[in-house]
Amino acid sequence: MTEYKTSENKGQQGETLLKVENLYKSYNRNTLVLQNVQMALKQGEFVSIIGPSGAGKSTLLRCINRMIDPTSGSILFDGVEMTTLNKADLRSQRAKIGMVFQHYNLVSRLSVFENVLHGRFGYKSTLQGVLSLFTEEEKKLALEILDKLGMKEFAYKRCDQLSGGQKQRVGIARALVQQPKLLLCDEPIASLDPNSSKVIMDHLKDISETMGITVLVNLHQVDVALKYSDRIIGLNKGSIVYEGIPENLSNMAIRDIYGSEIEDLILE
Ligand SMILES: Nc1ncnc2c1ncn2[C@@H]1O[C@H](COP(=O)(O)OP(=O)(O)OP(=O)(O)O)[C@@H](O)[C@H]1O
Repeated sequence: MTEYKTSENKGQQGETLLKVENLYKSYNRNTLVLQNVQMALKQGEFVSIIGPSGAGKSTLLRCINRMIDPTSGSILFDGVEMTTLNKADLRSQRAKIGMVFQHYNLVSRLSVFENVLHGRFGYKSTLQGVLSLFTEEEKKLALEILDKLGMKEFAYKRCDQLSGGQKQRVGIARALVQQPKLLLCDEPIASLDPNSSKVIMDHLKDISETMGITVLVNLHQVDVALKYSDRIIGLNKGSIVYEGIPENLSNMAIRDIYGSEIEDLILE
């Protein structure tokens, strides 16, 4: 495992947490889904990735925690090169990266509380995991996080009795109980109505601002990216074609990002 961290550059607000360089991904030999992606995220930053369907947004997010293996390139996260980690080191490094999914990925028949505690699995031995052995501190942490997200009163409800917005708050709580440094959110509001979407985006913004956790969100909605992001990254056919603050995202830049799909965007 390659270690780059020093005592000086770790744990300080605003330091680089993630650095992606020369990242390429192809699922088959003919097509490159990501091409020469370069990006860096600071601690506590809120960054959105926008782009048309098929641009490679999900692939990029999933390469960062190696749910998908990149074809080549470097992903330096919290001082550690992710691309060359063995299974055990990858597991402990992944514990520091929470993931939030469009379809929540909860176990429907289990309670909210149990689903949230599943976020601790990355810190457990297989046996502890199988037996669902959680400490009192872990249970307290889970309840505190549910409280922060306005979900404490639902702790003992089964997840299949919740609305979409409530399920997504459970998904966020499960990611937060990992005590992550980075949250990867793959279309977290794509299945939600506007009111629930606002609740979720407000929570994600609050998490970056008050907990200092870096948040990287894939979004379809440009207006949402403009409202919440410190920085926006625009992806088109696997390449970054825009990177900058929301104020600088011109109509021309939006055309570069969405290309021939611009009409769909305006109609939305
Ligand atoms: N497992 C896979 N095997 C082969 N091709 C894949 C696989 N996953 C994604 N792709 C292809 O990679 C390209 C990028 O897909 P990806 O899901 O990363 O894009 P996206 O920008 O997230 O799209 P969307 O907004 O529709 O979710 C698409 O052409 C897709 O068909």
